[in-house]
Amino acid sequence: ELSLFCKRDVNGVGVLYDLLRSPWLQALLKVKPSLSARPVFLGEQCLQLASPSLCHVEIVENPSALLSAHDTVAQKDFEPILPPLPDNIPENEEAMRIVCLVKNKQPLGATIKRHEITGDIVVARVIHGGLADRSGLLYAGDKLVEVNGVSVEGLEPEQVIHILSLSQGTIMFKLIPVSERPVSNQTTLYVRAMADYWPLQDSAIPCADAGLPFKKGEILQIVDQNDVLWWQARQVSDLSACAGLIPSNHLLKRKQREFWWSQPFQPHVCLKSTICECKILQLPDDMQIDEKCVETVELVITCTHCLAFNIRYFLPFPAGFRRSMRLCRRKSQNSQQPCYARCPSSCYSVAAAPYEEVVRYQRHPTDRNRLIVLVGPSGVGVNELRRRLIGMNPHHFQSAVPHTTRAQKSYEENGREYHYVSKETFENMVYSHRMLEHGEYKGHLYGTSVDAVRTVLDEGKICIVDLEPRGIQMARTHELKPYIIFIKPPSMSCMRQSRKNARIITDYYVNMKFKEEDLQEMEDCAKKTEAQFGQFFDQVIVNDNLQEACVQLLSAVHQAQDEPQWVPATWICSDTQP
Ligand SMILES: Nc1ncnc2c1ncn2[C@@H]1O[C@H](COP(=O)(O)OP(=O)(O)OP(=O)(O)O)[C@@H](O)[C@H]1O
Repeated sequence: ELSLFCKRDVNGVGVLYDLLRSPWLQALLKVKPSLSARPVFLGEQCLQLASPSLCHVEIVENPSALLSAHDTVAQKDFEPILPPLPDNIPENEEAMRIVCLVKNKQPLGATIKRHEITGDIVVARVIHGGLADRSGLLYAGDKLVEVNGVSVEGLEPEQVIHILSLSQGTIMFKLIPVSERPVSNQTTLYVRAMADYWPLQDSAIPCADAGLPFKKGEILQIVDQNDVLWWQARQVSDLSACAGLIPSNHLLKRKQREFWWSQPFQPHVCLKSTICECKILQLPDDMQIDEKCVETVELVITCTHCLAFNIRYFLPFPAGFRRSMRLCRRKSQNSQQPCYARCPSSCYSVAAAPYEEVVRYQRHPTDRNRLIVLVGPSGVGVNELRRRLIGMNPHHFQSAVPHTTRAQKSYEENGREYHYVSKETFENMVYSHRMLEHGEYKGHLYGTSVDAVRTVLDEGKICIVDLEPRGIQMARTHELKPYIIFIKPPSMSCMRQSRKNARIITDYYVNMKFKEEDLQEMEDCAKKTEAQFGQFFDQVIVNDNLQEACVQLLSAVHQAQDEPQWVPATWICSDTQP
């Protein structure tokens, strides 16, 4: 594990943090006093765990060693009292092993199956960190002969499970050990789940109770990938827990695809997304725009047919106008049902990997600041928060100056309102993936470039941009290492209160109060955005009280720069930079 981190040049603090929290270190620290106080016999023939709670096992191979060990141990009183070994063990049962496990509230942590060829009941897998694993006595491939004195020959796995469920106290297995124990040469891997998973709803999982449910965005520690279909993992937020089964990368991808294709009407709708021509919604003709005396504001139009296209308009409006423009278009938008209303939430992620490998990263003080990306439904207060944050310390926080192909006006300065470039230059920037977002308005192109963000970062400042969720993918690069903050609306009742006096368009144009439908739209949009892009959010801030949200934003921005965070491994491994 450590060598893995070293190779990735991960900051030592993160490694130390993980190391100190690792369950095996905690366990070692716990048993150390007992180990120094009493001898533990560890040998090929006899293995007796002195731990009062677990188990004991004798391999009936060398009776004298067995007796000697037994005598020594028998002088001590251990709790709970384990049952005596059966005395009718035939001499030829050399490879037979008897394992007693003391049942507690925890599950046994092993699964069994019927061998496809021999029909024997065998241990299918031992769950990492579970009772059986900690005992070190059960291995995948061990053949069960008896459970609590009952022969399992001819029984179905379910019947064996039934016997186990009825047993109280200790469970005694008689088994034939697997001839070759699996050698685990796995390194621990950390991944971000890019999809939700509910084992209880998965009929294919070998044992639903052993499954680990997870939600997109959660960080998982993968401890076992021996099985091509079912991996074992733990939530990084609870590393002391025993691992659970999760579908492997390959399997989860297959499941996503199957689910996607099984949705009624959905395949043709989504297939369209790869071929459809974006139908750009036009601004209402009667909108009067005075381009003077206002700062730049982005107007975002997402194609209602295909979410793959995201057109962003940059208009010389005061901040806050973005929303008004959207409201004006609402009629035409509502007439077309958006793609995400008809697609399963996994629609977007169907082509993406279900797990993203991540590592703990902490920015070095001499490194460039991480890009801060704000995402949120229209009207939630993204612009307001950004404006306030920059206003707190304009020397430290800054937006990126957009590019445009429109002509420079007399009162404008190149590089202040916009970078004025030719259409050819702009298009070259788009083709060479140097635009985070771009769009067209009244025949002119507008866009935010990576160069503009880089300029802010190179000055040692923190660059704050707000992007439509579709733009997140473009920004997620090794160079920018964006920290994505989702600005979420509070509940409807809270919004009714907090937005009582808020205006969705500035005084300059229309001063409109939030209507009930505006709030509802905000809530719906937030839900959809979270469902579709939640896996990318590093932080979620609920914007109820503006002041509090602003404080939270400031703290999140500092956390992003100064505290260890999980980031995609490709951002750190220089040889695989995207
Ligand atoms: N927590 C809040 N309490 C009260 N009013 C708020 C709060 N947050 C934002 N507002 C107000 O709501 C209005 C819309 O906010 P803002 O313009 O920042 O939204 P936005 O998310 O940028 O939306 P759009 O993208 O459509 O511009 C503004 O008048 C703003 O002052």
